[in-house]
Amino acid sequence: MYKVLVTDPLSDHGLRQLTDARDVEVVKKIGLTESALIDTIPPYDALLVRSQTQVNERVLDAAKQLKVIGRAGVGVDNIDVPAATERGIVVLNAPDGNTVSTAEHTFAMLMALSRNIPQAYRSLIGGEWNRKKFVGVELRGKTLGVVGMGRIGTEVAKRAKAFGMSVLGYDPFLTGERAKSIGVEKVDLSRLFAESDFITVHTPLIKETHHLIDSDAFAAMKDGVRILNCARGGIVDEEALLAALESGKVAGAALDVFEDEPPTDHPLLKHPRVIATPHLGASTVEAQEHVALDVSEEVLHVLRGETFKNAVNLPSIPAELAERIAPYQALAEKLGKFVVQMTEHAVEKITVSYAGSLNEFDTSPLTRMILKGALSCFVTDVNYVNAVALAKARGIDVTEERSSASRAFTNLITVHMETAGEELSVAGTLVNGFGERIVKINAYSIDLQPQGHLLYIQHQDRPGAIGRVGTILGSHDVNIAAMQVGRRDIGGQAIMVLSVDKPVTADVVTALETLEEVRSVTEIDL
Ligand SMILES: NC(=O)C1=CN([C@@H]2O[C@H](COP(=O)(O)OP(=O)(O)OC[C@H]3O[C@@H](n4cnc5c(N)ncnc54)[C@H](O)[C@@H]3O)[C@@H](O)[C@H]2O)C=CC1
Ligand SMILES: O=C(O)C(=O)COP(=O)(O)O
Repeated sequence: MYKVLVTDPLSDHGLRQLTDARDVEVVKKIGLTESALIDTIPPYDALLVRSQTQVNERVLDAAKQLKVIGRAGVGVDNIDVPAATERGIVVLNAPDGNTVSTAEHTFAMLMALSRNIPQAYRSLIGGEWNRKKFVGVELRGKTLGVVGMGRIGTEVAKRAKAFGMSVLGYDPFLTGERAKSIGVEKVDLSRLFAESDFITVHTPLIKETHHLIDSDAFAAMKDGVRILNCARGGIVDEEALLAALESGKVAGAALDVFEDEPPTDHPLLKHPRVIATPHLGASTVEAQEHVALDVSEEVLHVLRGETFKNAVNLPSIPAELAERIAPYQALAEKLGKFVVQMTEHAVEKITVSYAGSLNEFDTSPLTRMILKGALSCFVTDVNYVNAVALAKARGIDVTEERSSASRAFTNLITVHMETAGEELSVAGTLVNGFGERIVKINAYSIDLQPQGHLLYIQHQDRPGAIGRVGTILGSHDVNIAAMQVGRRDIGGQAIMVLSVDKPVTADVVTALETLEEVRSVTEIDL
C-alpha cells in the first residue's frame, strides 16, 4: 500500500484517482508546521503540496520512504529540488493546469490597476462618491512589456492584443518566429523597460530572475509605468518598488505574490497606488481541479513504476522515445554494474559509446541507467533520478559518444571505464529473439548472457586450465551453469566468464588464484 500525504489544500475531485486507488492510502494534514511535517513524513511514499508547504532539506532528511513530491501547480521554489534529486526523489509539477487562470488573474489585475477599481470600491463603501479621484487610463494603444514569454506570459500577451495593446516580449528562449505568431515584438530587456507603459513578469523565481526588476530597472523605465507581479515575490525588488512608487516613477503596482508569504505589516500593502491579492493566480475551481488531477495521475505513475512525464528533476522523455529505449534499459544497467565490478579501483571516467540503431535517438536515458548500475555497486540509495548527480558528486567524468563501429550487431553499447591505473570496457547488445548479450570484455570477444552470479577470470591460455578451474569449483560444491572463454592468441592472455548457481565464498576465490595460470578472479553479481 502506497502512503500519500497531502499538506496543502487540493481539490478533492482532482485527487479522486489517488483516493479511489486500491493500492493507495491518502492522508490529508493541511498546514503542518515544519516540525510537525518532520514528525509526520517518515512513512510516506509521496507528498502532495501547493506553494505553502516548504519542502526543505530537514524535511527531506526525515522523509526516509519518500519517492515522489507532487506540486499541484507550476512553481517549485518551495521545494529544495537539488536536495530531493540527491536523495533520488522525483519532483513533479502540473505545469499546464493553471495557465489560463493565472493569465486571467493577471488580466483582472491589469484592468483593476488601470481603472483603480479596488481603491474606488474601498472609497465607495467607505461612504464617499468621488469620481474625480479615480480617473484611470485606457489599455488600448498602450504598450505592455511581458518578461517571460512561457505559458502564462503568452496567454497574457494574447489577451492584451485583443484589448488593442502593443506587446513587447522578452524571454531568452523566445524565437522571432514564435513572437511573430503571437503578434508580439521580441525585444531585449532594456527596450522593454524603455518603451512599456505596463510591465508584467511571468518568469520562475530562480537565481537569474531574483530582483530582475530592481532600482536600476526602474530607472530605465518610462515615468508613470505600471508594474504587475503575478509570478513570484522576489522577481520584483519590493524595497526598490516602494521607492519608485514614492518618487512617482511608478504610477501603480498590482501584486499577487510577495517575497514572504503571507506578508505581515507590509509597507507596499499600505501604499494607495498598490493593489494586491493573496496569491490567487491559480485559485479557480477549474485550475485546482486540473492541477490536482494532473499531479495525482503522475504520482500514481511514479509509485507504480510506470512512465511519467512532468518531472522537474529529470529530462522529459517523449512517449515515442520512451518506448524505443525501454528494451535497452536493463542491458544498460547491467553493463554499468558489470564494468564497475571488474576493478577494485575508484572510477574516474566513464565513456559510453552507442552504435548501430541506437545512434538514431537520444540515448541519455540509457547512460543514466548505466550510471545507476555502476553506482549501485558502492552507493546504497542510487536510482534513476539521482544517478547523474551522484556520479558528478563523486567526480566521475561521464561522456556519451556515437560510433559507427557496431561490428556485426544491429545495436551495440560499449561502456569504457578509466580508473587511476587501468582502462576497462564491456560491450553489450540486444539480439532479436535471444535477449541481452555481453559480446566483448576488454579486447576479448565473448557471448555471454548477463545475469546472476558470474566469475570473471583472467588467465593464461594453457591446456588443462579450464579443467583445473572446474575441479576447484566442483570440490567446493559450486555448480557451473554456463561458461565462456575469450582469447586473442593461442597460449596468450585469455579470459573465462563462468556463470555459477550461487555466490562463491572467499576461500573459493583464493583457491582459484593459487592456480599457476590464473592471474585474477573477480566476482560479478548482476
Ligand atoms: N500567482 C500564481 O498563483 C501563479 C504563479 N505562477 C508563476 O508563474 C511562473 C511562470 O509560469 P509558466 O508560464 O507556467 O512557466 P513557463 O516555464 O511556461 O514560463 C516561464 C518563462 O520564463 C522564461 N524565463 C526564464 N528565465 C528568464 C529570464 N531571466 N528573463 C526572461 N524570461 C525568463 C522561460 O524561458 C519561460 O519561457 C511560474 O514559475 C510560477 O512561479 C504560476 C502559476 C500560478
Ligand atoms: O502554480 C504556481 O506556481 C502557483 O504559484 C500557484 O500556487 P498555489 O498552488 O495557488 O499555492
